[in-house]
Amino acid sequence: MTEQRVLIGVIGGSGLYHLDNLTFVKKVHPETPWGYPSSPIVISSLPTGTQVAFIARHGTGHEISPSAVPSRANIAALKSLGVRAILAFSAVGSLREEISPGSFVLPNQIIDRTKGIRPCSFFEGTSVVAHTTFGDPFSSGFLTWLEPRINKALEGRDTKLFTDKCLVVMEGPQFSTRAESKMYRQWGGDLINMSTLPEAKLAREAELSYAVVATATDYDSWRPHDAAVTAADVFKTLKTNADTSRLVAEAILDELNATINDPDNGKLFLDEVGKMKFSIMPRSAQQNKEDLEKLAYILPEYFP
Ligand SMILES: CSC[C@H]1O[C@H](OP(=O)(O)O)[C@H](O)[C@@H]1O
Ligand SMILES: Nc1ncnc2[nH]cnc12
Repeated sequence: MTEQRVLIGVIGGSGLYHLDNLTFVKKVHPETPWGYPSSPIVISSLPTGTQVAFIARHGTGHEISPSAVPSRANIAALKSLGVRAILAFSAVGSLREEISPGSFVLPNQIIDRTKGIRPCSFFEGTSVVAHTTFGDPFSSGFLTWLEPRINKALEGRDTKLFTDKCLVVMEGPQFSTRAESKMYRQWGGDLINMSTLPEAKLAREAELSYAVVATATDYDSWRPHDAAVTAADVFKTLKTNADTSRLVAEAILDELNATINDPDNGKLFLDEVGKMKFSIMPRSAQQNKEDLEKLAYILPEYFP
C-alpha cells in the first residue's frame, strides 16, 4: 500500500491542543537543524483517509511562552513531512467594537511589535542571506479559499467571520498598556496576539501556504470604561472558541486536501512555491557547506 501523504499542517494555539474526530496514525518528534518542535507532531486521518499533522504551539500542557515557541523547528518539521499548507489557529484580542469575543477572523495584514528577541529567519546565523517578500504576509489564495468554507461551517451558529483585518503581533508575555492598545487602533490594527510572528515569516521562507484563523477572546485594553484584559478574561471564551475551531477544521480539511491535490485548483496553494528563488542572494564562495546543508532541510530545491 502506498503511504498517504500529509499535505496539511494544523498549528493549534491557546486552548486548542488537539483536533477531534480523527483516527490516530502516529506521533513523530523530529529533530530539525533548528531543534525540536513545540510538541510531538500528531498525524491522524479523517474517515476518508486525509491525513493531517497537528502541533500544539505552546506544547500540549501550554508550557511554552509565546517568545519561546520554537517556530523554526515547527515550520521546518512540517515541511519535512511533506506539508504544503498550514492552517494556524490563534486566540486574539479585539481592537474593534464589532469584533466581539467569540468572533472568528481571517487577518490579511500584520504589524510587527515583537522585540527582535525571537529567531525569525531560517537564514539567521548562516552565511546565506535572503530577503523574502512579505507584503502580503498570509497566502492570498488560501484566504480566498477559506472564507466561504468557514462561513459555511459556521452556518447556524452564533459566530461571525470577519476578513481583511490587520493583526498586531506583540512580544508579551504581559498584555499591552491602555496607551499601546489605543495606539494600535490608530495605526489600523484590528486584532492583537503574541504568536503569528515569526511563524508567518518562516512559513513564507519555507514556501508554504499559510493562513491564520484568529479567534477573538477579549477586547484588550482600549475600551475606556472596561477593565484591562486579564488572562482570566481570555480563558472565558477559550473553550468555546477551541470547540468551534475544531468544528471548522473538521468541516474543511477533507476538501482542503482534495484541493491541494487537484492539478487546477491546487494552483491556489502554489503561490508561495518558487518565491525564494528571487529572495536568496546568489551563491558565493563565502557561503559555507554546512549552512547550505542546513538550509536544504527546508529548501532542497535551492540547496541540492
Ligand atoms: C492566553 S492569552 C495570550 C496568548 O494567547 C495567544 O496564543 P495563541 O496565538 O497561540 O493562540 C496569544 O498569541 C498569546 O500567546
Ligand atoms: N489581548 C490580547 N493581547 C495579546 N494576545 C492576546 N491573545 C488573546 N488576547 C490577547
